[in-house]
Amino acid sequence: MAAVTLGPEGTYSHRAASAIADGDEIAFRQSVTSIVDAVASREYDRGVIPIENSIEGSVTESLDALSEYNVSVVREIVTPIRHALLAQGDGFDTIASHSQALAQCRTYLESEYPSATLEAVASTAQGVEFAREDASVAGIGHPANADQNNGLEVLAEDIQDQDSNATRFFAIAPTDDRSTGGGKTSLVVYPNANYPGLLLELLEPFAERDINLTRVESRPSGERLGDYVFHVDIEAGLYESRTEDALEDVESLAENGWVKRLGSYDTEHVVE
Ligand SMILES: O=C(O)C(=O)C[C@]1(C(=O)O)C=C[C@@H](O)C=C1
Repeated sequence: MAAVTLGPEGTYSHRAASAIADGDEIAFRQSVTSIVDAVASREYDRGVIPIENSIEGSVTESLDALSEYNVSVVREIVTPIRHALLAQGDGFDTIASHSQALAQCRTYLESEYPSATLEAVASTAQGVEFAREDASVAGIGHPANADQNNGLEVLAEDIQDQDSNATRFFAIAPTDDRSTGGGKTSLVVYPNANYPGLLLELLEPFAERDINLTRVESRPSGERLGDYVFHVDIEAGLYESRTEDALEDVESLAENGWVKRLGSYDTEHVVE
């Protein structure tokens, strides 16, 4: 099965993809949106994208791509994120990494390298690649990125602000592969309406059926200021009649907008 994820080789997304790829080949893209696009157009059977981090919160590009494109979510992978600082030596003045990784290490960077220039690049592995090419740059990424005789040293390990740092990834697939089985379901709801109590009304159908919400996130719809798309994760499968009943209620509340059932799945914890 052909899979695509955020590159170059050595990103955390690549590690999460390898954990579920069964040895299949993994291709790389430079942005989450292009991964979702490639899966929506069936160029690849599977994609792996970061969704949410325990320190920094949502990967907003991923949420927006899930509401814009038609794909399904078939697996959820949660993995610990332990960042290292990698460079050719200590003669660097710039630290390059993914914006999420820079933010996850904010306290360490402010205390150890207050005058370094922080440069947000497409991925952690991209920052490490820049460090390999240029002694004035250090990268933040997984320590294994220094393991390939590539002239990089691990200058510090475990530099994330919290030891419990973890990121949740989704494995996405074309819509035909959407599953109704699994303990969790992800939904995207665009009510295209705005009145007092709207969000309360949208969530009540779940509460009434004893369905636990594990996450609600609002993102701007892009249509007009103050207009939102809601990303809702529930602890129930689409195969359950209580989920079907709740979604019928939500769909009638969102009759001027739309409801996307991204799919049901189980959570896998990849410990490394
Ligand atoms: O840059 C990478 O290595 C990624 O896979 C992206 C990403 C993210 O977007 O959150 C994944 C895990 C970490 O939280 C840091 C960066």
